[in-house]
Amino acid sequence: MKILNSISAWQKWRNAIPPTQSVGLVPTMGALHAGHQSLIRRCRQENDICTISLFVNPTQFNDQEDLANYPNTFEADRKLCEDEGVDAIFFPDYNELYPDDYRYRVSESEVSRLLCGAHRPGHFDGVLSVVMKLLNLARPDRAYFGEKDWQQLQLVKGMVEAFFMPVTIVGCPTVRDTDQLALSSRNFRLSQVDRQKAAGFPRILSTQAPAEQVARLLEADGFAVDYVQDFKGRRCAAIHCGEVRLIDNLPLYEKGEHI
Ligand SMILES: Nc1ncnc2c1ncn2[C@@H]1O[C@H](COP(=O)(O)OP(=O)(O)OP(=O)(O)O)[C@@H](O)[C@H]1O
Ligand SMILES: CC(C)(CO)[C@@H](O)C(=O)[O-]
Ligand code: BAL
Repeated sequence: MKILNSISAWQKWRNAIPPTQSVGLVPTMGALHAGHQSLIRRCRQENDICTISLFVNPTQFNDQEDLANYPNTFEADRKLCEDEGVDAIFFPDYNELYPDDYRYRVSESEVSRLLCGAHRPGHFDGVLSVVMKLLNLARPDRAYFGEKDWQQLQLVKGMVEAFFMPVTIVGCPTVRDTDQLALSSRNFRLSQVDRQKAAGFPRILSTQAPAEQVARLLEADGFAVDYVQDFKGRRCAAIHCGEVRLIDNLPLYEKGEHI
């Protein structure tokens, strides 16, 4: 497995792959868990070459404390990738990936302003900009994203369509813990007490009731609610559990009931 931490090393490696070989990319911010592992496995199955990027992208963090506290587990990440048969890890640094210091950016003017976008100004400009860069550098046939970040998945699909980018975006189901909490790198930051309490989030979110009522139920359980909203066939929500912001979404029936 190659670990490539400069763009020139990455491009040299990428250019040596013959066009007959299909390439998959799993973009991540590291601190890998079984959710990422499921994306890697799908990528491994569907492509000749499986690549992953590990980059904590500062431009998508509206909250500097959140960025400073983002977990960094490079050694464990490297081992997980090796065990899963990843061919190459792309591990760039900010100055190389942003030679323009973010003067140029990708912006979406509707969906990016809703839900998480309403609470994290500029977040999706940062996400779309870095995903555009990573796709341009990795030139994958397929790129893999989790449904846990439903709004992100819709926006990335929209960008690829809008800019005629030659890549298929593959959405992968949310992997959950035994108590149904969606796995997330930020879960590592929950205290033991808050981790137990967090199980109430998916449980209450699956209540068959209007979104406003579900928001009130979450508040009654002690969560600070950013939003609970139905969007593109999903019930989406973001809450704060102690210091940690958590997101989740579930499919809706047409009548607004959960499957
Ligand atoms: N539980 C999960 N199931 C499926 N995919 C996931 C899961 N968690 C994250 N992913 C996907 O992995 C990719 C990389 O996500 P990222 O590195 O931000 O991890 P994360 O766990 O979502 O971290 P965060 O705490 O920042 O939300 C994204 O496409 C994301 O949707
Ligand atoms: C897609 C992504 C890697 C871009 O930084 C990030 O938003 C994530 O990990 O979901
Ligand atoms: N997985 C979403 C990345 C973020 O919260 O910034």
